[in-house]
Amino acid sequence: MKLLLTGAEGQLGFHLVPYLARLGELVTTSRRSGDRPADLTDPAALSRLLDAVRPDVIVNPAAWTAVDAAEEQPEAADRLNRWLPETLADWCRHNGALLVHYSTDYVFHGAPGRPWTERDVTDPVSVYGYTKRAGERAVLGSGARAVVLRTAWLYSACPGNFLSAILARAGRGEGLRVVSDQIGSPTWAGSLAEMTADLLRNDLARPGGSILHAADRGCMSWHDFAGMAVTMAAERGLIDEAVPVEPIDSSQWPQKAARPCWSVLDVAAMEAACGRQLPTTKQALSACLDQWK
Ligand SMILES: NC(=O)C1=CN([C@@H]2O[C@H](COP(=O)(O)OP(=O)(O)OC[C@H]3O[C@@H](n4cnc5c(N)ncnc54)[C@H](OP(=O)(O)O)[C@@H]3O)[C@@H](O)[C@H]2O)C=CC1
Ligand SMILES: Cc1cn([C@H]2C[C@H](O)[C@@H](COP(=O)(O)OP(=O)(O)O[C@H]3O[C@@H](C)C(=O)[C@@H](O)[C@H]3O)O2)c(=O)[nH]c1=O
Repeated sequence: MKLLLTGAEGQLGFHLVPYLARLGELVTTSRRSGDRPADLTDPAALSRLLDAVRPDVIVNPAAWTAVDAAEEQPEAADRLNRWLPETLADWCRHNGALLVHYSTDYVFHGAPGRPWTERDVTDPVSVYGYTKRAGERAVLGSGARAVVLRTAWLYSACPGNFLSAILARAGRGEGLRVVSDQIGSPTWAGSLAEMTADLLRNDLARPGGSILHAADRGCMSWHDFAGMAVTMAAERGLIDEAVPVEPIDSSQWPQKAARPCWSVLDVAAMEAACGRQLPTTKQALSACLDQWK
């Protein structure tokens, strides 16, 4: 089996590499690195890449993930988050290949009083959320053999995510102020990579496409998550001491894009598909911190 991994230098891509390499012949691509560097928003470059590699499986974590910047560059976000998966799905349909694509909890908003299931109606409140929903719809409507994994609040030991940002500040001894009115499902990129490999091993992608919520088992605010991370990092000696973490409202942390107030994902279908219980936030965070340098 030949697998093509996009976004191989991103936080999820980085964690996917060892899992996918065990499943077959892996070809990686990123903008400026990987086995075959390419700008995936360039139709000619994308077409050359696909025709040269001719993968059996495309795993596509490449995306526009800058939530605030998407408000000012909606066309660029749309190109990566809608046009790219639409084009990959089209290629997969014509060539009998399988597409694994990733989406986000930011397609939801509101508070239904329970975790969101795959059947719930989406209602994004940001350009990023709209473009990711458009990508989901394009993949699921393409007729390709495809699976969309909706994940949430990804973190890892790679730089550039919420966890790395708050631990860097805590490491300098700075107290933290973190929003407590947005509730979601923090997910370690390593957990999601393992779920992806489980699905591929079990050959679970159906013709016509399916969607699964793929997150660690958790339901907490960014403030709760920051508190847990600071405590566990201090216990391991990764930072000198557990700095105070002050809860604040979203209005006290102004940002260009709105964030959902409740985006907890129900992972029962994913647990059934993987045939195992998924890790809790605490277990996954512990595994992530074990890899912290
Ligand atoms: N981060 C999060 O909290 C969450 C992410 N998701 C989804 O999960 C998936 C993976 O996210 P994550 O790993 O965090 O994302 P990252 O931002 O870490 O990685 C995105 C990747 O996309 C690549 N990329 C961006 N533009 C281009 C381009 N023009 N051509 C080629 N490659 C490009 C980047 O390559 P380069 O390194 O070369 O710039 C990078 O490797 C995405 O679909 C995201 O929407 C869902 C929920 C939460
Ligand atoms: C770093 C930091 C953030 N915050 C707030 C800002 C925001 O409302 C919330 C989350 O922080 P960020 O803006 O860093 O995270 P954000 O970019 O909103 O993260 C999102 O990224 C995209 C790609 C997704 O798909 C989502 O699932 C989600 O993970 O926490 C604080 O209150 N204090 C802090 O010190």
